[in-house]
Amino acid sequence: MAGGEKQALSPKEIIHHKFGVKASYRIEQVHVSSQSSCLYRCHLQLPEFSVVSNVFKSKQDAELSAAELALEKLGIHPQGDDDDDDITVEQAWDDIVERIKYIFSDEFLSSDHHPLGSHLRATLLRDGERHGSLSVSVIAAFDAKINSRCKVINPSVDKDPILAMSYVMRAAAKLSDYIVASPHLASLRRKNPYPPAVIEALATHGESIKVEAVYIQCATSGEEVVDLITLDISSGRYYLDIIADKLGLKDSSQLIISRTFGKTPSGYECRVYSAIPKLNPSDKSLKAYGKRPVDDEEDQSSRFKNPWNAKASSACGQDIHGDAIVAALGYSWRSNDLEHDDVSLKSFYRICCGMSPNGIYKFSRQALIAATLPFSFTTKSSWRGPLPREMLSIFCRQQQLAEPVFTISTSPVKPLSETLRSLKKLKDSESNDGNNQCVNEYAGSYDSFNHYNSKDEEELPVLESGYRCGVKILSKSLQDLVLDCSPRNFYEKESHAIQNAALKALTWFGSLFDDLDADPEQPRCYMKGHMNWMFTRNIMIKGKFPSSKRYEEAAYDESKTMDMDRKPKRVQTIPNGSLVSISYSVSVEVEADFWGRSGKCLRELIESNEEIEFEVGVGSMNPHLESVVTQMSVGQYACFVTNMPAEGLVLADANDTARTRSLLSKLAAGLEYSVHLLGVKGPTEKRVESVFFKPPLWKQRVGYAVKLIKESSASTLVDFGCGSGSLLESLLEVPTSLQTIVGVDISQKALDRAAKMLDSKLNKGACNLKTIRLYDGSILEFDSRLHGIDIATCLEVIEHMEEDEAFQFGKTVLTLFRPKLLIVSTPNYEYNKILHKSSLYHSKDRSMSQRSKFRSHDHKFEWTRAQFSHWASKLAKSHNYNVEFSGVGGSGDVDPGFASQIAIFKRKSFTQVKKVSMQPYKVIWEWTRAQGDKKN
Ligand SMILES: C[S@@+](CC[C@H](N)C(=O)[O-])C[C@H]1O[C@@H](n2cnc3c(N)ncnc32)[C@H](O)[C@@H]1O
Ligand SMILES: [Mg+2]
Repeated sequence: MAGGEKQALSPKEIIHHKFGVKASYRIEQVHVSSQSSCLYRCHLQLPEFSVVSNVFKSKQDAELSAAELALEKLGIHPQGDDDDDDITVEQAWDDIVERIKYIFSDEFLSSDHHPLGSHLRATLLRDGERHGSLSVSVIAAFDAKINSRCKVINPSVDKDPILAMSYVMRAAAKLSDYIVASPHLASLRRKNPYPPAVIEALATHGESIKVEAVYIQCATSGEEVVDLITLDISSGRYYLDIIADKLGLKDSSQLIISRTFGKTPSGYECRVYSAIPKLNPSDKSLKAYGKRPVDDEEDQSSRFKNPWNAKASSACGQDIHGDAIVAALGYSWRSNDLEHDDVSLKSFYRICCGMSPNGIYKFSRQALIAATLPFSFTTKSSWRGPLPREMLSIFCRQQQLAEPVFTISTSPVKPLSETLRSLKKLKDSESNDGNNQCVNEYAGSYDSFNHYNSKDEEELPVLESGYRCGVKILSKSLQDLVLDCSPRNFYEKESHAIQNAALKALTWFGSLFDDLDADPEQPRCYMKGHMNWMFTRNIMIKGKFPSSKRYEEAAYDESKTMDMDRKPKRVQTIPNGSLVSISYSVSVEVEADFWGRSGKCLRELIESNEEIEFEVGVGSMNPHLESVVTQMSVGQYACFVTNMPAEGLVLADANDTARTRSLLSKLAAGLEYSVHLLGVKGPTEKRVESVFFKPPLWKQRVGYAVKLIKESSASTLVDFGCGSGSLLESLLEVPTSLQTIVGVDISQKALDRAAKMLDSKLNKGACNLKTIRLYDGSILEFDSRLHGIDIATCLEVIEHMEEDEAFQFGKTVLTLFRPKLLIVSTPNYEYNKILHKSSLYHSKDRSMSQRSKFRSHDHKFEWTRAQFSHWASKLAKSHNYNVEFSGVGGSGDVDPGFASQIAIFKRKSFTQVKKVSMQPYKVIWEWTRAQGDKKN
C-alpha cells in the first residue's frame, strides 16, 4: 500500500501502482559482437509515452532501468531511496518550498502527469473566493515529493496527516510573494491569476457520477456506526467539496485526507476523509496542529474537541477524529478523469479484517458478518487483529450465545464402522425411550460423529496426527445446540487447532448471514471444506438467534414475498448421475407443549437407514436429503431441519406406526434429518452414454450387434456379461435367424432384472426364438454347453475385469468356446477427453475427481485404440481368427476415434474339441417355446 510503508517501493512497483496493466515492458535482445553473452534492452510503454533503457546483461536490470527512466520523466522520485537518506532537514524544507512553487506554476497546470494537476484544474472551475484555492491536505496527500520531504523533517507524518499539512503551510509562508494562504484555514492559492488562455482551456467534467462510500459516524459514547452513503458527484463539481459537504463542512479545505490503506475488490485505493479536528486549546492556527504532544503516547483525544474515531483510525492507521468517510475515488496518473469505485460495507470490513497491512480492527458483529475472513489460521504473527477464538467469543456474547466449547482430541480417529454403530445406538436408544429425549442428550449422541474418519481421509494431504479441535456453540437461554463444527484437519499445535476451529465457525456464521435471503422453507445446511457442520435452523429461530433485524425478517417471513431471483446459494459438488450412498435418520421435532413437560424441545426417531444407494438427479431420493447430500463430501455428516415433511421416499409411510403417523400429523416444528455421506461413485455409465450420445451409446452398440446378427444367419447366440439384458431384449423385438439365445453374468441383481424384463416382453416380440436361458456364471470359466456357438457377444464387459482377466477371457473364448463370430466392445480411452469436458465429471469433491480418469468408477482399465487393436490382433492371430475393427459414437476416421471400440472376430476354421463336460454355469431362468414354459 502506498504512503504508509516505511519500506520504499521499487521503481517497477511504482510504475505498476500507477499504471497497472497499461504499463508494458518489452525486452529486446541485443547482440554485441565484442561480447559472447547476450545483452538486453527494455522498452517500457506507458499510456502517454515510452522509454527505452540502456543495454544490460540481465533482463531485470534492463527493466529496472526503464522503470527508473519513466519515473524520472514523470517527476517521481521513489520514496526512501538513497537520495532521501542524504537529505538534511534544511534541504527538505527547501525542497518543499520549491515544490509548492512548482505546483502553482503554469507549467505544472498544463502537465498531464500529476493527479494534483487535476485537483488544481477542478479548483479553478470554482467561482468566488475558492477559485483556484487548493487544500493543503490535498498537497500533502497527493504529492509524493512533498510527502517524502515531510518525512525527512519528522517521520511521524506517516501517522499524522495534520503534521504534514502544517509543514506545507509553513513552507508556503516562505512564498508570500507568490502564494496566498486563504482565509480558510488550510488552503493555498496563487497570488497572480493564471493566464486567461490556461483557464479557458479547462474543460468541465463530463457526466455525473454516483459512488458508494462508507460513512463512519463517531458516536459520543460507544462504538461508531458504520453505514453506506452515496456520493453524488454532479458534473463540474469538485469531488472533495462534495465529500466535505457530506461531512457537514464548508469545503474541501477543511478536510484531512488519509493515506491510501486498502483496495476495493476491483483494485481502487481507499482513503479516509475527515474534518480537521478542532483544537481544545485557544491556539487555532494550523501551526498548533504541528506541535505534537510531548509524550507521543498521550491521549490524542485530549488535544481535540472531536472524539477519536477508533474504526476510521484503525482502518487507515492514522489518527482520525470525528465522523469520517471511506471512499475509493480520485484523480490518477492515468487520466484527468475522476476514477472511482464503490466501497461496500463488505469491502470495508474486509480491509479492516487485516487484509490491509494496518487493518488492526476491533470487530463488531457487523464486521464479522460482512467481512471475508481468511480460509485458515497459520501463525499468530501473520494474523491481524483479534485472534479467531477471541472473535468468536465476542460474537457469541453479542448474539446471546453461550461461550464456545472447544473439544481437543489427539487420539486416532474412529473408523467408519464405529460411526455407523453410533448411529444405530442413537436409533436404538431413541426407539427404546423415544418420547423423552431432550435436545442435549440428542446433541450428545452426535459426539460420536465428531471424531470419525472417512474412507477417503488418506487421500487428503493433511497431517495424520497432531491436534484436532471441534467447537460447539449452544444458545444461552435454552442450551440448544446451534453449531457443531468439527474440522477434520490435524494441526501440530493445539492452539492452531483451536484457532482454526474458531475460524471455521466464524466463516460459517458469515455464510449464514450472507445467505439470509434464502428460502426459509429450504433445508439450510452449510458445509465448507472437509469438516462436519451441524446446524438446526429451527433451534436458531426458537433461540431468537441472532438479534439482527435482517435475520428476523428473513426467518419469520413466511409470506414468501421474498425476491425470488435471490436463490439460496447452493453449490452442488456431486454431479447428477452420480451414485451416492448415505446413512440417514429422520426425527420429528415435537413441540414442547405437545408433551407439556420440561419445556424443552423433544425429538422422536421416525426412520433410519444404515446404507442406501441412489442416483443423483433422477428424482429417486427425497429432495431435501438429495439437495443437502449433493453439497457434501465423502465422510461428512450433516444435520438439518425442514419445516415441512417431505413427501416421497423417506417418509413413505406404509410401515409407519400409528404413533409415528400421529406425530407426523401434529407436526409443528419440522423434521430433523441426520445424514452421513458414505461414498460417491459416478456418474453412472448409462447416464454418461445417454447425456452425450443420441441415441444413447449403449443403444448404438446393441444396434450395431443386432445388425451383424441379422446379417449372419446364425441360430445360436451367447451374450457374455449380458447385464440387465439390453441386447437380449432387442433380439426379442426383431426377426432374426436365431433360435437360442443365452445370457451369462455374475451379477445376481443384473440377472434378476434381465429375467424380469424377458418375462414381460416374451410374448410380445416378433422373434423366432425357441429357447432363452440366463446363466449365473463367470465368463472366465468355460461351460461346455456353449461350445461352438454361432455368435458370442461381449459388450462393455472386459473393462469391468482386471486387465489380466481380460486377456484370460480372450483366450478362453477363442480356445474353448470357439464361436463363429465374436463381437467385443470396450470404451476407447482416448475419447474420454471429450467426455471429461462435461460438467458431469466436474465434481468439487476431490475423492471423486481422483477416480474420474476412466469413464466409469467401475472400470478397472480402459484401452486406447492401439492397446485394443494389439490385444485383439494378437489374440486372433494365435487362435486362427480374422479380426476387423469398428465402433460406435463419433467417427472412426478422425481423432480420437469411436467412443466405443468394437472388434469383430471371425473364425477361420472349426475343429471340435474333445467333448469334456464342464458345466459350472447355473441356469437361473429359462424359457422354451415348445412348452411355453419358464422356470426361475
Ligand atoms: C457394463 S455391464 C454391460 C452389460 C451389457 N453387456 C450391456 O452392454 O448392457 C458389464 C457386465 O459385465 C458383468 N461381468 C463382469 N465380469 C464378469 C464375469 N467375470 N463374468 C460374467 N459377467 C461379468 C457385470 O456383472 C455386468 O453386468
Ligand atoms: Mg463399462
